[in-house]
Amino acid sequence: MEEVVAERSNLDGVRHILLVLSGKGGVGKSTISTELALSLRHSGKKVGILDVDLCGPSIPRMFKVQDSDVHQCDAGWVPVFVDQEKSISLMSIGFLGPKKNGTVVFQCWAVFPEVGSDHSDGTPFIFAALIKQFVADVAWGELDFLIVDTPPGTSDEHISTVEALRPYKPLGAILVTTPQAVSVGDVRRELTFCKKTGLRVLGIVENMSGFVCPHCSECTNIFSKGGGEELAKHAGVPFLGSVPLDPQLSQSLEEGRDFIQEFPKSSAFPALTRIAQQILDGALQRSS
Ligand SMILES: Nc1ncnc2c1ncn2[C@@H]1O[C@H](COP(=O)(O)OP(=O)(O)OP(=O)(O)O)[C@@H](O)[C@H]1O
Repeated sequence: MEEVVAERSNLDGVRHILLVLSGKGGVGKSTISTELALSLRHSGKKVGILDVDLCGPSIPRMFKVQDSDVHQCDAGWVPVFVDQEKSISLMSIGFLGPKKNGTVVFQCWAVFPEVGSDHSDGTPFIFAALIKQFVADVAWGELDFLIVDTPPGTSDEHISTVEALRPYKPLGAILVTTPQAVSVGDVRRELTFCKKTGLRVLGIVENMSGFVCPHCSECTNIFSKGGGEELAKHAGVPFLGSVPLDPQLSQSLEEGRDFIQEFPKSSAFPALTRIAQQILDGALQRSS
């Protein structure tokens, strides 16, 4: 009798996949992805980040590996490791194109010729094909978590990403917002998107939520406060926490430093580590 061999995939060794989404740009998706990866590493986990922001990939810079090049092995693209222990690995469109003055001048069909150049005007087809290939072609090896940092909005890239990941049963999505109403309104659309695509909402994070004065510890709510928590309550999804505006956090990201290791007394530290703990607990529950 002919033996049936299961199709092997580069994601077979990945235990949990989660997506980080936001309705608006600049609310801190890549920040949350980065700090979540660092917190999970400090809990002894092996983590990968897949940066599918085709237009503005910022993950390489946040780990200060923006000048790294990726190469291919038999199984596909080898991700960039940020440490010798290989506990965090990254793949970003930012690594793939030719670099000019630090920015990526990127033509996707040059990197993935299989996708074809007929749709060079950026039609949905090319994004769908590119993302599918990007998800399938990275040799991640064994990972506890793969964090997928997405572009802002609920565009074709998002649908393509969710569709490409669906066979691997992602754990769910973290939705990031700032406290202002407009950003919270965008998250409402993200909630609808998750419902429509069958993606579980792991919870909402309210980022840039107040500023704690480093001198007197008083909290000023620069962009108001509590919108994310209220929305979570209203939608019946978990609220993962409020991360304050923290100059040490933005500086760490700017310099590619490990905020979780270096700034445990900083105002954003407790919220960021609590978010990671809730994700860990949720993943454990799902595994048991
Ligand atoms: N809590 C915070 N405290 C201080 N600075 C922050 C905080 N969150 C994010 N930032 C800063 O805000 C900027 C935007 O954050 P980030 O790049 O993570 O947003 P994004 O949602 O991923 O953006 P894009 O949609 O462009 O990908 C970054 O410079 C980051 O350092």
